[in-house]
Amino acid sequence: MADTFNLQAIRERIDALDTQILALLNERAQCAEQVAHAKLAEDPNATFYRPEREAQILMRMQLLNAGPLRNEQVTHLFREIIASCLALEESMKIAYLGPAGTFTQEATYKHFGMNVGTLPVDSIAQVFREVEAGRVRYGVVPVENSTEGVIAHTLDMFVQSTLQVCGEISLRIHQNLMCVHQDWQTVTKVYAHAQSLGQCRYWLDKHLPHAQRIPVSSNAEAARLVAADTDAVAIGSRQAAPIYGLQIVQDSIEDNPNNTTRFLVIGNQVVAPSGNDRTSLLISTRNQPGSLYHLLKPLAENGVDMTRIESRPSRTTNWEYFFFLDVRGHEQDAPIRNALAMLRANAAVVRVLGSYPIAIV
Ligand SMILES: O=C(O)C(=O)C[C@]1(C(=O)O)C=C[C@@H](O)C=C1
Repeated sequence: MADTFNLQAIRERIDALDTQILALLNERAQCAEQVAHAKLAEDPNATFYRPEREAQILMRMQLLNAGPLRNEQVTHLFREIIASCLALEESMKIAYLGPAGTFTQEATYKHFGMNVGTLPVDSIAQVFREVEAGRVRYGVVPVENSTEGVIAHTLDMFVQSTLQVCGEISLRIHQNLMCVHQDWQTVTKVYAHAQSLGQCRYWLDKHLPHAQRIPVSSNAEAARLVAADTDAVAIGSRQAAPIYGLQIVQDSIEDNPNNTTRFLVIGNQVVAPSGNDRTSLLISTRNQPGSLYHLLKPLAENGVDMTRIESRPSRTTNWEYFFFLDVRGHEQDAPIRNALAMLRANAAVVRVLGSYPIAIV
């Protein structure tokens, strides 16, 4: 018992464990190098990043985890380990909706690890273009927020693009109020992206009712403007404050404590089933009575669980719509295969945007 709380003895135990962990990590890294050789032997154009395998590893670790580390911490640690192993197979570069300090950057690092190479670009369209042109293999774009709803621009991009959805990232969004000084109650302007202003609507009504709310292209842009304006505050991610020399004067000001944004990983890759997947579909119906019914009937008849439906105007013909659907399961699962065959008989366009592992938090 005396030994249990002996600092020196515990540290010696930690040193011994670290020695083992280090040896095991390097053994794992050697396995990853072997995996790379095995993949190349099978196919010289093999893809090294395998979202389905990563999801399976993370799910298995969560099931095995007996604590005291929380599942979220275990997942974070293993994501970093996998990312470091993947870096031995291939050096990756990910385009994301920048600039530095956006929530999309945070989502990118959460999913691909803190050391991944990144290319911040200034629009969702540009993320698509960078991946399409092959300048990066993958891109990360926001697609929906639990408070503010869909990011229509991302959905619209899929109408012209042939890129696939390879993965999703779910990020808890904490909004912070930041400025150059502490007197935030007296400012007359609040800069932020429209989504963030919307997510903090009631907080702003209560605490800064007279300040003008000014939507800008990103929260990072808001922080950049506020760095040169003592009469303004910005809303944004914790990471943005030090980048732009601001102080966080209020944290977690989002109205909904479960405020979460979902991001998509886009690329050219068709992802194999992980066992816990989602499939995103783009469907355009013929403009006729009952078209929405014909769209939903095949899903219901095959027991396919639809988790989301969004409609967007087609932009070519008035009152014609594209529907974006998310369903549970993988394109290769029989119920989805059957539903797709029925849909294709009726709809003008049916495209599978991708099947990918459901985000692991
Ligand atoms: O299993 C693989 O295919 C690997 O490349 C190994 C590994 C890992 O470190 O576990 C690395 C990257 C992949 O995205 C998935 C898993």
